[in-house]
Amino acid sequence: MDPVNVREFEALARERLDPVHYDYFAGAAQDEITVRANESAFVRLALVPRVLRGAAAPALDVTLLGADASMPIVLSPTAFHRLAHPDAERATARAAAAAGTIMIAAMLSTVAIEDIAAEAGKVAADPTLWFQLYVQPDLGFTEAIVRRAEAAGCRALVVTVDSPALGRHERNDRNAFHDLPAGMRCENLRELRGGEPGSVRQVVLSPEISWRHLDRLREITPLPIVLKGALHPLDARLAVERGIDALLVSNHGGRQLDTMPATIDQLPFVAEAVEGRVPLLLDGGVRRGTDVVKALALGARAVAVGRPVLWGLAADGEAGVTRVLEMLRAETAHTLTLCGCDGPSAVTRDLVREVRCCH
Ligand SMILES: Cc1cc2nc3c(=O)[nH]c(=O)nc-3n(C[C@H](O)[C@H](O)[C@H](O)COP(=O)(O)O)c2cc1C
Ligand SMILES: CC(C)CC(=O)C(=O)O
Repeated sequence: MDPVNVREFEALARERLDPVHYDYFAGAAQDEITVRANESAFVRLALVPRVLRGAAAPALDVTLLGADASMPIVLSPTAFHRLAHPDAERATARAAAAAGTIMIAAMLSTVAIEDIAAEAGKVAADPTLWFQLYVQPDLGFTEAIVRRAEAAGCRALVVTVDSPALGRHERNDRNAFHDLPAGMRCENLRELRGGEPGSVRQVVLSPEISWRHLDRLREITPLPIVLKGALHPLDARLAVERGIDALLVSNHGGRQLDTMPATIDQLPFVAEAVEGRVPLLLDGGVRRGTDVVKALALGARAVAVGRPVLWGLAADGEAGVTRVLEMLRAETAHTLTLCGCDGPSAVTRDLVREVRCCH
């Protein structure tokens, strides 16, 4: 049966995936409270539409850090796409570029960033790729990978800052899944010193990474910097003061510190702290066009999706990712129409209200 929504894509992906790899993609930290909260928090928010506005059919395009995206939905960085499909990040890149939206390529991809960029370039004249970075204490490597991302044409660095240690995933412990299968590599890590080239075990998630490293990145690259995973309003404010260009409000899909708040619940606090000085993106639990519109109402310029892309990829490679992105696009346009909005910028705070119990 053909999936008609993102959740049905997950069910199909689950049938197709090795159960150990399904657990890696679906799983989250410890009791998995945050990953569930990300989705259920959207349910607690109701949309209160405006009527009789005579709005035009919605145009979905947005500008993010100078790049045009055809919709306010971009691709969160996720590692190891080859576990989902042999075409791996090549398929994801083609689907994102064809959809006219931004792919945030993960540093821990199983296809090298140069090859991801080349693939995107085959289907769109001017595709936008951003590069996600885990700052490594090996500063020589960190600088070298930034140069590779620049040379490949990436237009922003997305620096993940919610990972001073690896989240504890009990599903992976139970399945003894701690490394990529033979024959799969993190293709961006071949130059990282200190272990088998390309092995994910070489990555250091270090509590010693600090604002000083961000200042250093700012010195070595002209690329805009997006901070991914700062949820505390004081950190959001510090980020703006340090010249960060945008924030991706994220709890890593519940995979790092369990019991962090749902991102949609935290978004208003971050928005209040930054006072519109930098654009905000949000990821975590976005599964419907209604979720997209709620995030826009609460202060996001755009959302990003992680697992939905992996479900599409696992279900049907490039075509699956395309279907997932087009479903979310169509649902978002439909929701905007039903709310009386002619585009993302027409969505206002008053369209969302918290309800006491679930619908
Ligand atoms: C399988 C998987 C791998 C991920 N890998 C990365 C990564 O390498 N770097 C990163 O910053 N975030 C990573 N994330 C987090 C995503 O970027 C994103 O924050 C999260 O998936 C959003 O939630 P959603 O899956 O509910 O859409 C990963 C998430 C998943 C599910
Ligand atoms: C290997 C991990 C560090 C990749 C990641 O960020 C994740 O699985 O959430």
